[in-house]
Amino acid sequence: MLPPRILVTGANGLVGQALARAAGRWRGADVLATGRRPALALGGFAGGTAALDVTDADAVERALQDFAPDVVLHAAGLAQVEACEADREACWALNVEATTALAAACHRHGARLVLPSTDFVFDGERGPYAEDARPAPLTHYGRTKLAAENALKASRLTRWAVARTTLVFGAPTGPAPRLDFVRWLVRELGAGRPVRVPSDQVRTPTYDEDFADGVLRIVRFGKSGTFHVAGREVLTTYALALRVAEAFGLDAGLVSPTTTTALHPGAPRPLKAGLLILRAETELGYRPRPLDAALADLRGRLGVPRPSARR
Ligand SMILES: NC(=O)C1=CN([C@@H]2O[C@H](COP(=O)(O)OP(=O)(O)OC[C@H]3O[C@@H](n4cnc5c(N)ncnc54)[C@H](OP(=O)(O)O)[C@@H]3O)[C@@H](O)[C@H]2O)C=CC1
Ligand SMILES: Cc1cn([C@H]2C[C@H](O)[C@@H](COP(=O)(O)OP(=O)(O)O[C@H]3O[C@@H](C)C(=O)[C@@H](O)[C@H]3O)O2)c(=O)[nH]c1=O
Repeated sequence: MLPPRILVTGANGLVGQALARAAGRWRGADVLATGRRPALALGGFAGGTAALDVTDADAVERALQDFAPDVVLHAAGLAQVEACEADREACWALNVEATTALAAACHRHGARLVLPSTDFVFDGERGPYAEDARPAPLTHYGRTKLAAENALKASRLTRWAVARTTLVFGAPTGPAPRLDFVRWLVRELGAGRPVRVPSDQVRTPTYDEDFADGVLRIVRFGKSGTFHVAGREVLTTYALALRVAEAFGLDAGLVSPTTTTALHPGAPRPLKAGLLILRAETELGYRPRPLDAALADLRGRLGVPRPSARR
């Protein structure tokens, strides 16, 4: 396809930054990265930036009118599970209502819409999951993401995609809203602090750059529907913590196993979750890098020397 005009929402966040950077590398593409906080700190991004509150329907309409995107990558959302439980209305307004309105606006303006979603739409009884598994979210966060997916399906848009992912880690720049698991762990272990990590949560951790590559493949191939775009390795968060400690030369002895219930008394997590990526591999040629390669790449982005180089 011809290089498109791509508008990214939520481009200050972990996922939105990765999408904006990857879109910006598409030769000839015109990219507008928007965020609620106007000060976009997108290191190495050459496209345009603007403030856009996605809950402001007039502002969304103006943005689509003025920029006339071919594609909207909608990464604005509330992704903190406990915060969604604490303020259910705000979470619904952002994750569901704003997405529903954006889908209608994309239909009016002829834009394709891609929505990142999550394995938290599943109950974690029998993951990792394929795209056709039956959703049964355990949390308000999961319910809002499922409702947003359904809003796309029920909209008049014909060109839409849901890209489900899980446990994304990466190296966003600027004041990112929250630390992802890997960066949190690197910070804690780096400071010599002991951590407790659930050994009963199964995931397919996803490198931010790989997720962005998968999403842009959906766009390039003009695909619609639901795709699982995640890492390929299935492991517990505890096992992941040990791999992170090794990759960063940190003290794995500081990591001790705990249960999800002990760590998250207020909001359950799906236990046997994670996502199967066969559809993305076969239809998109998606090839996420092996976990250790992703962690090594992340180490480079964070400017942390190789463990062997420090001995
Ligand atoms: N991180 C993960 O592991 C996964 C994430 N996802 C999905 O990806 C999406 C992004 O998540 P992630 O990047 O991790 O979350 P972050 O919290 O890192 O980023 C979310 C972004 O949304 C922005 N935002 C919040 N409210 C508005 C608004 N009214 N208008 C415009 N922007 C707004 C925030 O802006 P500001 O910074 O300016 O406050 C923030 O930068 C979510 O929909 C989430 O469900 C799915 C699966 C896994
Ligand atoms: C803060 C903290 C986190 N953790 C672990 C638990 C958890 O598995 C992992 C990440 O914790 P979080 O609360 O950030 O993430 P969590 O909400 O569990 O993870 C999810 O994020 C949302 C957005 C999704 O959609 C999911 O796919 C998934 O990636 O870190 C600890 O083990 N100890 C801690 O003290």
